[in-house]
Amino acid sequence: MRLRDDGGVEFTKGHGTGNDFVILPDPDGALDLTPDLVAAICDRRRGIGGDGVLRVVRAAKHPEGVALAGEAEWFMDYRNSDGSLAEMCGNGARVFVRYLLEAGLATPTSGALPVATRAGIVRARVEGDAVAVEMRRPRLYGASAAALGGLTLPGTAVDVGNPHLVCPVSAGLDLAGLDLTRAPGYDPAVFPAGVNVEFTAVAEPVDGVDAHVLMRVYERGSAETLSCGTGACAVAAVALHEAAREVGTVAVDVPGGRLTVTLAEDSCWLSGPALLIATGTLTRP
Ligand SMILES: N[C@@H](CCC[C@H](N)C(=O)O)C(=O)O
Repeated sequence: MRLRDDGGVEFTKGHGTGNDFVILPDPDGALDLTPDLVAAICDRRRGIGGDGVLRVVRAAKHPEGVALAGEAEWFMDYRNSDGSLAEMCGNGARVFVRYLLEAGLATPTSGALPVATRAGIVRARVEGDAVAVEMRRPRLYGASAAALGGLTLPGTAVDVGNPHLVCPVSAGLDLAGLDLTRAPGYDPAVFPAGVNVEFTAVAEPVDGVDAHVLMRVYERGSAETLSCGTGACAVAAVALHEAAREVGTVAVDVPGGRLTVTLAEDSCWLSGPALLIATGTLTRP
């Protein structure tokens, strides 16, 4: 961890389609990143503000990364804004890779750059402002439902390394009008560790993709966000499944922009803009 003499902590702020993160370089895993500290950093009034924290640690120096140190130099230690841990963050991984490259901690290669996460290794490619990451293929594992403002919305449970519930909003309901200021209810028997809930609507066809979906999300540990990469992958998998397809490309429009998801037989590529916007020193965490 880089500390100033007065104990300040260097940070970088970045986002992927409006899903924003505070990036903390901590190569040797020296920072005691407690849930309270994460929540204070992510506080949008008293802290820097963010949907989550990305701690940049050498895989060899993190207890959850050390087993992957032979495959990737860096471990993405992702935390939600309430301080909780999550297994995976798709937009976070894209922003993490942008940071590694801009900080000179990794060099652009013609191949894909591996990053260790709690959900295993992801591989990234950079294409201008966009960063694409290859993650595990989402696994649809059953029906469930979300409760929202007196409504029950049926959905599909999807494992993308972290848990998701994808709920299409039926005709007559307005996606933009859903009140996501409060957490949707869910079945804890299906999601014992909580769940990220995506609400979706079919959008006008666009060229070059097999489906086009609108999505809003209420994230476990971070409330409503402008985008969720793993959520977009879950939504794409459900959209293709409903079209009786196993593979294909889906454009997922979130409040923060557009993500593109390509499902192949044994992989899932998530692509979209990933940008760094500021650096600074946190002096009073
Ligand atoms: N925004 C992320 C997902 C972050 C983790 C999620 N809130 C969870 O607790 O599983 C993404 O882009 O995937």
